Amino acid sequence: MSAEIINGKNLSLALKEEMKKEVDALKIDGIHPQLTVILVGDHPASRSYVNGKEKACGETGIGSHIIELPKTVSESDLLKEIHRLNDDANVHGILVQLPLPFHINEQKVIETISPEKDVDGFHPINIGRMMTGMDTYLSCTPYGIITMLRSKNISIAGKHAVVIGRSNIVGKPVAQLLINENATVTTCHSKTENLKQFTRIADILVVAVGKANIIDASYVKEGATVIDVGMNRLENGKLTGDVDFDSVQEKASFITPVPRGVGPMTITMLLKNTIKAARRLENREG
Ligand SMILES: Nc1nc(=O)c2c([nH]1)NC[C@@H]1CN(c3ccc(C(=O)N[C@@H](CCC(=O)O)C(=O)O)cc3)C=[N+]21
Repeated sequence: MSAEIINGKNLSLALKEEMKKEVDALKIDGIHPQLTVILVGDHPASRSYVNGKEKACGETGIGSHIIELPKTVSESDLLKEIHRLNDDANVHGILVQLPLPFHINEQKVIETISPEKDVDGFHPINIGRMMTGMDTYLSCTPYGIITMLRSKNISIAGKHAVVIGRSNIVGKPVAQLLINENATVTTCHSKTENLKQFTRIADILVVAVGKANIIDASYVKEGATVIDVGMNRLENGKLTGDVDFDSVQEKASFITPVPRGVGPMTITMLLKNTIKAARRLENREG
């Protein structure tokens, strides 16, 4: 058997086409969705992700603005900039690209962004809203993963989902969203003993570890759905995931590739959240 590939790039193209129409309709009503991204320093990977976000905004007609600050910027100057954007009625979504330099407290930065403009879904208020099943901005990577599963009608309710990774931006929120979808969820992490005993019984396996190719077919149940959140840059410059694609593809029913898997979906869900923010802030949500 060879697994069906869930191509996040193609799914993103389809979703962006729909969003473009939505944005055009909003513009007729005088609403111009606008995302502002703050980039601190000039780390090449961060810059390339930010460029990807800007390009995607352009494709859907969403306005985007990048504010570049030097890596030496003080925490208080960064917080001031965020307050200014919180108060700017033309800005609907604010994203501060992570990671930040060590002298800046990331949690403080996240908590300074108005929850109403927090299109990353990282603010504790929005995390709490997600945990209680309220309407909110869902974190983009977890939201993208659920959207990929839905696009293939993969059943989640009643299934055993195993998440490897417990970060605040991927592992924990994806586990919560899967619970919201009525899955039975196990979260594994670097301290988990005998990882395989869990992964081998997973109907849905989400891998967010950050080590190239560590999950091979021996970790995977026959017919499982495998979602690879890894983004590992190899020495030859190629991007690869946490999953050994070739061996796992032989055993799984569905698999996401890297690149062209979860990554593009993360950006696409950011656009969705920005449109939602524009509607909300302009009071046009039903
Ligand atoms: N506040 C904040 N929000 C984020 O959402 C955020 C962040 N900080 N910091 C960094 C991570 C990483 N991230 C990615 C988005 C798209 C791709 C993506 O499109 N990847 C392409 C390949 C890109 C390439 O070749 O470099 C793919 O997988 O096909 C990857 C990674 C968002 N992040």
